[in-house]
Amino acid sequence: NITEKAKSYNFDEIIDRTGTNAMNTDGFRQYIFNATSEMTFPFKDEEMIRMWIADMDFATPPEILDAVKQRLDRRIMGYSQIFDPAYYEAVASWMGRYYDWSFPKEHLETSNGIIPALYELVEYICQPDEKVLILTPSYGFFKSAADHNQLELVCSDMINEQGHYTIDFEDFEAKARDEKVRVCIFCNPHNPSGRIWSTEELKRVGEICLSNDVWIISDEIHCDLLRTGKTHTPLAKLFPDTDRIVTCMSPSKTFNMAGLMFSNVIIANKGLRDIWQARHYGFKNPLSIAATQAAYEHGDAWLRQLKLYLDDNFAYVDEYVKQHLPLAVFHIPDATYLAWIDITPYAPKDVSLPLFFAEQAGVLLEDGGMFVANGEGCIRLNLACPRSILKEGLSRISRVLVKQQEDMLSVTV
Ligand SMILES: Cc1ncc(COP(=O)(O)O)c(C/N=C2\CONC2=O)c1O
Repeated sequence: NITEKAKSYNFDEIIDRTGTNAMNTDGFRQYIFNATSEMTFPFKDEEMIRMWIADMDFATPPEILDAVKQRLDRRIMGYSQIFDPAYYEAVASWMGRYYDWSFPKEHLETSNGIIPALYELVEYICQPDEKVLILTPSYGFFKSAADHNQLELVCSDMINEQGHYTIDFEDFEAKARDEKVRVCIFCNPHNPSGRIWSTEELKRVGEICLSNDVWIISDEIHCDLLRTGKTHTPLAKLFPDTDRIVTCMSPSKTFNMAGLMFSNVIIANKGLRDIWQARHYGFKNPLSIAATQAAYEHGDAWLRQLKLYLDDNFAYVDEYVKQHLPLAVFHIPDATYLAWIDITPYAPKDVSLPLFFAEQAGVLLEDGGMFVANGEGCIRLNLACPRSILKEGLSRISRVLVKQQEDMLSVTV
């Protein structure tokens, strides 16, 4: 419509993030390579194509930035919590419009991010001798949530059939039957595969866990970032009669505001909610409250255009990989802005792929080794960037992989 067209957003804009304390530009040495700032590469930092950490190189929507500015204009940044009912109303409206899902206001808690929420929830749910179940490959912080609480991690490897990931339900159920397994951290949609779980798969996960007295933390942070035409079903929506599912959602991934450290944690179980309220540090950043509420109240138009831009980025990657890396395995994922590509036929053996691409191609990316297990030979590319950057990144990646393959063939001839 006219309003939306007048508000067309510029996803092609290249925005300088240097000097902003961004992990994306300044944190990669420690996070990817466990190295100090002295670690050097043939490429300058500003020459690196950054496709690693999952935040976007797009400007946070102006509607959100305006809300933060309006809060700043009130000029006092004192201790804050959520008192205004408009916050819950904004969240509830979003969940109703996008997921036809609702939950009582008293179930809604907030956290300074989903990672800290995972650490806390695992601690509050599990006894010291109990275990945490996850599907692998997995977002690394699911493992950290167990490690942080000195709890045993149990991994159920997903089945990978030519890049199509499914849950090995026989294995998953066998592990859920372990009486010491107390919680499953479930990723819905899944990082890094980008799978949206079908209703049938969601029901099986829920039934297996709930029938074996296993709580579920359903991490749904990627749920707004769907390919056009795809839909998301909150796990808890399928199990209205249980209070053993905790849902974690946030606009931080959707609207590129992870730095504002604010997420929603929907805790149906009164006992767990009481522990959370007693133990969780309750004060909130007033700018984060304003931004998050604005995201849910005014983010629709930007999100619609972002999804179309990401659709096009994924289409470009799909075509490029087919043409330049025909032996790689890649499928456009149902959700997320992350491309998970099996490059086994091209990849150098027995080397760190992130180090290989950083040194040889000047590309920062993450590989299967950073996703706990079951990700061998895969790399993950963040596609939430201007297309010009994406094109340069893919060109550099394919150039070094094709050369790598030629070198391997010349040695074997
Ligand atoms: C499944 C999942 N849960 C939680 C988080 C982080 O939540 P926060 O604490 O920011 O609210 C991420 C971010 N994923 C990232 C961040 O960088 N690389 C990734 O794959 C994620 O993918």
